[in-house]
Amino acid sequence: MSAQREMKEKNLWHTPVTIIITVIGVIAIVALVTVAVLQNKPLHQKYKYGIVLDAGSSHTALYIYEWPAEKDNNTGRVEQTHSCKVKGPGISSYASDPVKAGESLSECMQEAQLKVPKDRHQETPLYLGATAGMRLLNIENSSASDRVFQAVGEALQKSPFSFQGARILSGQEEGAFGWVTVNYLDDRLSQGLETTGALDLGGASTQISFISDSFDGSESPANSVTFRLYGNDYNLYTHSFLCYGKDQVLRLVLAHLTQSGLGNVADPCFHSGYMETKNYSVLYDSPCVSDRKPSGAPATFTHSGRGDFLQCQEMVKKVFNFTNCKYSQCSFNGVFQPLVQGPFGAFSAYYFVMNFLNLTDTSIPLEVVKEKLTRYCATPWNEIQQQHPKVKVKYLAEYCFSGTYILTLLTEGYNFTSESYSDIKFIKKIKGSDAGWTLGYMLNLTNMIPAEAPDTPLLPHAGYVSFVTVIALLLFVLFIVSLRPLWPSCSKQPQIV
Ligand SMILES: Nc1ccn([C@@H]2O[C@H](COP(=O)(O)OP(=O)(O)OP(=O)(O)O)[C@@H](O)[C@H]2O)c(=O)n1
Ligand SMILES: [Ca+2]
Repeated sequence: MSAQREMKEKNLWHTPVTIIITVIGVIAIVALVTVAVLQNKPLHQKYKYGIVLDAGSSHTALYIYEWPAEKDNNTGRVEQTHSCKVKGPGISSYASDPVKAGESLSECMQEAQLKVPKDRHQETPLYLGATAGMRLLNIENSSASDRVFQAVGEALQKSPFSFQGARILSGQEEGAFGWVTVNYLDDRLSQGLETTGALDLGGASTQISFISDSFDGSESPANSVTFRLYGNDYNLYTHSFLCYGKDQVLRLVLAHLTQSGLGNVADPCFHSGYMETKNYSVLYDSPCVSDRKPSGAPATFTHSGRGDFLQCQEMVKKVFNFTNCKYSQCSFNGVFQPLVQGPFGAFSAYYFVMNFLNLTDTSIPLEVVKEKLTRYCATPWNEIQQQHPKVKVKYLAEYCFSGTYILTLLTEGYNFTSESYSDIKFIKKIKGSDAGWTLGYMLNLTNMIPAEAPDTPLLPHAGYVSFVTVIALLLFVLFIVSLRPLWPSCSKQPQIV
């Protein structure tokens, strides 16, 4: 009898209905988890590209940016994947032969064609932005600057990329986009963190941009740029000083020096033993200094070095005008500037120069930095050349001047103190992308930074899959438990002996 019952119980557990329900249950759970995994898996990554040409006063550089295709207009990272330095000078130097300006870009454009996958060429936007060199040419000779743009535009139109135009950036744009780049690369914008100020030193202009608690734009609207990025409002202070890039300031200093000693210039910003014959007309061939050309000057002058940091600093100070500030506070030349605030990233020539001089460590007290520079400037020119046989002589000759200018600009010009100097970081790249205005410019033109914070999924993909799996397993266990009445041990009747 009991054997018969056991048989029946076993049969109950093994009834076709129970087996079918169990199998369907298992299949359903496996299907649910599989769909959860596959449906929400990030799609196979496809990339989009953007190209920006930075037509600076001293040279042109091409940058290629890349970002995951399904993440544009999102917080998806845009990264620089390639850069190419155009051989030769900046496009403004081709004023007398504009076609050459276009031709000079061809090598880097060829390189870009190899770096961007062919099937993406047509949809890849290509921008050219020109800065202070073209601003100066435009002031000096606007039709010559138009001809340069015409030639450059024609050359770029021939590329397989989607050419979006070549134009001069305003100083305000140059400053603001440099700030956007630095803060975007540091994830400060998407996370609403405290921002970093941006210091950019070029050959012909220099920019300073930062957020100040005491600046709302009302005192000097011309220095104010407002943004709404990822749901946060920013009121940025920015200023670009045309003619205060390091090449133009060198002209300004030399112009001062040549006022007194015609024919012979003993320059404290160059090493002793340095001696070059230079052309007056070349020195004064810039709107930054052209009004200062001494009358009756000979064709050439001898530029010789004296290697004296303190005297060099005295000369450099002369290029700043500290009188006539009509605001509550100014940097120089009557330009409003609130007190510098927060961390700063200093890039372009700030980095080239301070890196060469081994002075990028801003935890070194400012006084010690000045002592080191004093010793460097006092080193004779032949020793400097022996120590750096591979460095371009033009760059090498100017590092004493450039270092002195940088320290003077920061402390006397922008009012960085011995304490706030350590808030500056001399940087070239952030996470593999060059610091500069180009990335910010492209992000803006491609609407890649949303004004509002994008909706983010409640759970990341891995969290979502784990959640579905756990719930599915729980349901499965519940289902098995619900079949308990059919379990052999539970369905056993009490034995009547
Ligand atoms: N290894 C290097 C490379 C460049 N430079 C100097 O750095 C300056 C150029 O800086 P850059 O930021 O490239 O200027 P541009 O963009 O060309 O100029 P601007 O922004 O004013 O248009 C030039 O004076 C150049 O001599 C340097 O001292 N050492
Ligand atoms: Ca520049």
